[in-house]
Amino acid sequence: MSKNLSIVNKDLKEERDKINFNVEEFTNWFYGGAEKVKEKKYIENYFLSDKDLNLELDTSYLSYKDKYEEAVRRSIVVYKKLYKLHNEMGGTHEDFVKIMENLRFTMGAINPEGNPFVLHFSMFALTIMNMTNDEQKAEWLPRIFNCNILGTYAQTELGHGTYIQRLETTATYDPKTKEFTLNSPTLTSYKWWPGNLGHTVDHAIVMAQLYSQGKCHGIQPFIVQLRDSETHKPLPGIDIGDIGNKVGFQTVNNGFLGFKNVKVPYKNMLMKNSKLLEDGTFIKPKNAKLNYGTMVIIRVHMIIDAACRIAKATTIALRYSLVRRQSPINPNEIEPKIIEHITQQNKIFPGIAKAVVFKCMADYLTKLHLSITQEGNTGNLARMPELHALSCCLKAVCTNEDAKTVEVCRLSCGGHGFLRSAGLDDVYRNSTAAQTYEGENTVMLLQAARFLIKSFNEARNGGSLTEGVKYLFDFIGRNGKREIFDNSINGILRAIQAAAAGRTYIAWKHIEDDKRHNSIEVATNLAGVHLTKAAELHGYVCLLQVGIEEIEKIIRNVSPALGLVFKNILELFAVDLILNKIGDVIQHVDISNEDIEKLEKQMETLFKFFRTSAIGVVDGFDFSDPIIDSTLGSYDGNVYENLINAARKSPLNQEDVNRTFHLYIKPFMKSNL
Ligand SMILES: CC/C=C\C/C=C\C/C=C\C/C=C\C/C=C\C/C=C\CCCCC(=O)SCCNC(=O)CCNC(=O)[C@H](O)C(C)(C)COP(=O)(O)OP(=O)(O)OC[C@H]1O[C@@H](n2cnc3c(N)ncnc32)[C@H](O)[C@@H]1OP(=O)(O)O
Ligand SMILES: Cc1cc2nc3c(=O)[nH]c(=O)nc-3n(C[C@H](O)[C@H](O)[C@H](O)COP(=O)(O)OP(=O)(O)OC[C@H]3O[C@@H](n4cnc5c(N)ncnc54)[C@H](O)[C@@H]3O)c2cc1C
Repeated sequence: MSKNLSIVNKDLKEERDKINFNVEEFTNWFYGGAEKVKEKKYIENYFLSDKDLNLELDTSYLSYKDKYEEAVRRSIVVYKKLYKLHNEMGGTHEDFVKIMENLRFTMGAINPEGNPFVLHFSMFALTIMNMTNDEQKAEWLPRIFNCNILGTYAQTELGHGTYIQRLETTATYDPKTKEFTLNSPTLTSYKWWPGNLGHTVDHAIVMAQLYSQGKCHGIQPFIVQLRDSETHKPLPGIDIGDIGNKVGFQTVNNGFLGFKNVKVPYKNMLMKNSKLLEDGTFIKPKNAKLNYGTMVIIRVHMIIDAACRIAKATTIALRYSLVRRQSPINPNEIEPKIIEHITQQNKIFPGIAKAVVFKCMADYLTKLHLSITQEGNTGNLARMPELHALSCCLKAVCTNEDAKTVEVCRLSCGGHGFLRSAGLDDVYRNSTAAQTYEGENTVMLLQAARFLIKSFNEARNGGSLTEGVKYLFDFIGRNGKREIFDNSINGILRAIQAAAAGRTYIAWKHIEDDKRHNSIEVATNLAGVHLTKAAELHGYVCLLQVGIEEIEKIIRNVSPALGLVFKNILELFAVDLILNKIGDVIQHVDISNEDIEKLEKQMETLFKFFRTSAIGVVDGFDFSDPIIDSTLGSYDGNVYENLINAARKSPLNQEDVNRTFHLYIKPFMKSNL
């Protein structure tokens, strides 16, 4: 997609003239190569240039119902084009995934408040791809790919989202009729939240407690038709609708769903993992948690989403900070660009570094997921718990950081940041939603902490540890002595590792002490705050460790000028991290006041260097104007023109006197009270 052709603001142009590395080279890294960037630009342009989308219409001013209807209309325009492009590209599965990946942000520009089909193209399709036997794949996948049926993933209920073992929807098998009967025995058993469920889809993967031969066999996935294929009316026994207005995701069409004696054929239980014989005999899977597989995949995907949201928010905040002038630093000088205020750099530069490090982590975790899935396909499930713990931990740490950083970016834009046209509100709403969906973040951290405590016990007993937690051995080996701090990047990593291990030890000790008077479960609950802190620190260890490894590789493969920028980014991430976690570090590391002052000075030096590269890096994220969709963050930096133009489009400004004046205001003013 070409940049905006209007004249670039002179302050922004002056900044770009000073960039001392090749921005395109950075972009090629961010998207995985020049070919991928070309593909991305082509796909973006292919969709966004379509006049039928009517992107001129600002949907934020529409009613709830109109927003949904427009989102459905636009999505259909997109998906029709998607299939056309897919055929043109050759029609392979890889082509499809390629388009889907590139569509992720394009779709955000088309439907800023969410996509009413996202669950069909993610959790629904992925569950059918990964949890079915061959016959089921043959039956369902063509219909899903052709969109002859549309589906969602219905797991969460009114009463339970986190503790899925206690979901209440029942699926009772009758070997005589070879059918399951689905029921929602209580109000709290109603499905609640599934995206696209309210009025869009006609099928769902329903997670329900399987009853057979008089026994409950735990939650299992079923594919269930909800609406008639012709009329779209709910089928008999199905009570379904939209859950109403939310903080965000307004056009995702999250829904509710109740069942009353709904019959589902035998072949509709997904049978790759657990199996039910036709006579009703249940055969356990190798690992009961295999049914949680789709959640793991999405958690892995959520890291790159967090990186991209931060990249988008920092692009807006930085471009604005390079054209906005306010408050002279020296009283007699002209007002500087607000980026010259060091506090502004402190708000934005670490965020840019996070986007880069999270992207490194997303690449690492995607590869790890692939390799562990391949092992799983050969029957080796040994590394599933490690992947589960890591994906939970990073999903939580990255989306928490994401929401925090996006909010700081909004604040860094002052009053204008509060305008919808600044483009930060939808990013923030999506960030904060991600803190809850696919596992509430505290709960995710506690899952990771379980793995840490297990590993800590293993380390104490001289057992073996997976690579990512080997630092626990160092802590145990120090035998109560503190890690000595050294001010290098690896020194910072060791300090964060010592803090994570130390906090794990505190949590472990807390549990051990409490176990004397309580059950292990109660003792673990009492240690909860320490456990979440330990898991969070562990997440930062992983990010820094992977950041160091990946960025060292990158530096070896890029030009020296870009290499210096990456080195600067890595140090920014590391120093910002240790300064933010200094309380935890002090507890477990021999670090002096002078060391801390040195780190603070180092941060200032890093800011100074990054000051000239920052605009190149955010331009290198390569968000085109329609995707940035921001009056403050457009490529040309003409923020004041953009702001007034956006304000003029307010529906209230389409007439010079609003009817409320004659109806209410004037009579009120004339009434003398
Ligand atoms: C046509 C289209 C074609 C193609 C499409 C192609 C490409 C698309 C690709 C990608 C799409 C990408 C992105 C889409 C992005 C976004 C999607 C948009 C919106 C998403 C909407 C969000 C949807 C949801 O929210 S769905 C609901 C999610 N719900 C949750 O997350 C619930 C959270 N709770 C839990 O996960 C579990 O309850 C729990 C893990 C917390 C606890 O489980 P349980 O009670 O059973 O366990 P415990 O008894 O406590 O035991 C814990 C032990 O179990 C181990 N464990 C748990 N889970 C796993 C696992 N998954 N694997 C391995 N082991 C696991 C754990 O380790 C403990 O072990 P221990 O030894 O006992 O300690
Ligand atoms: C925007 C959005 C989209 C969603 N899309 C879908 C979807 O498509 N399909 C679907 O099935 N679901 C979906 N969900 C549901 C989502 O997955 C759940 O809301 C989420 O897993 C949290 O569960 P909960 O709502 O039951 O929260 P709760 O578990 O009730 O959490 C409430 C509080 O209790 C705390 N808590 C709960 N358990 C523990 C514990 N063991 N230890 C410590 N603290 C605990 C939590 O930390 C939290 O502070 C969506 C949710 C949202 C917000």
